[in-house]
Amino acid sequence: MSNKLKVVVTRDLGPDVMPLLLNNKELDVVVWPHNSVCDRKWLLENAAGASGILVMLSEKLDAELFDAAGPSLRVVSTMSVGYEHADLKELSSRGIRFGYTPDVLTDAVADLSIMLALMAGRNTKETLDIWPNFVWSPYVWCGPQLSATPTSPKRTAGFIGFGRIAQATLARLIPFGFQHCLYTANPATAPDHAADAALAAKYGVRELRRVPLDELARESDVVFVLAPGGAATYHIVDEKFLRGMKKSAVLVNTARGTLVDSDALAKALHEGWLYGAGIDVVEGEPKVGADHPLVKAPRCVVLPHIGSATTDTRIGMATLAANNLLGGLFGKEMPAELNTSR
Ligand SMILES: O=CC(=O)O
Repeated sequence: MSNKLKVVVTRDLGPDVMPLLLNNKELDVVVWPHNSVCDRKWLLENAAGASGILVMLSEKLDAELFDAAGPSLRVVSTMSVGYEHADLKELSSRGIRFGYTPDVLTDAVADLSIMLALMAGRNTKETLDIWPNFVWSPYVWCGPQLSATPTSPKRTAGFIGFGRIAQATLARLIPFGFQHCLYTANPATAPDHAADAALAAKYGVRELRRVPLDELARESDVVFVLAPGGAATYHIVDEKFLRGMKKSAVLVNTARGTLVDSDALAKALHEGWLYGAGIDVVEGEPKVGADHPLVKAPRCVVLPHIGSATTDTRIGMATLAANNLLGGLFGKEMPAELNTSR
């Protein structure tokens, strides 16, 4: 029997990253051989006897998988910053270390959040396909302007969740004239006014405040959904929230589809409760067909979860995921280990 440590990887991580694993003589690396979501049955069969598993967001990390791997399993590494697909209690109780990929994707997702805010307000969905049958007229396809204007100088950004990506998005909004920032945070944590004042000074905005959800809906010109998924945030953007938004506002979701009630948002866009939406994540993805209510909704730009999809960022995420796996396998520091016992 081989002394090598078996690791299972659910996607080929490409020529920049796979050598980190494949060239390691102490490892026996098994890779899902297709460019598609890893088949669950294949994963359960191949996990048997594995010391490490490297997965994507699409793989459920639960007791069934850990049982299939058996007591050899030391580390699970996900190539994602989100970890809703992982049962943290199971990982913790079994002493399995867990790595994820924060920070490396912050800028890419913040960039895309701004892109979607612009696209949603500027009728991109409707105008992209219209050429050459386009008849210009002074007020056709006019939407709200993201940047401040002489008639609308006060721009307020609302953030549902105010972590790394939200703050990087705020930094990008400052040159657009945003001087007011409202955010909501996990109700289990107490407001920290001193921290808010420090952040307001850091970003150079006049106002930065934690507010209740209804105030955020009412006051924001653009709302960015950037909180983690899971039960606590499920459909946090619901009919009530959407009815409370400004008619000229846009909603951007680059976090998780489960935070937004898709049917309510489609209804809101059809009935004009808000102006537009830019959506990178949809509940139920990747099974989102052309008939999905948001794909059919007016002024709704829907992207297939490409927030972190720049070459540099994806290589950064894959490298971090591979290094997390190696750290956990050999009992060393993992560059980004999540404390699963919190
Ligand atoms: O959604 C992307 C991620 O969690 O990395």
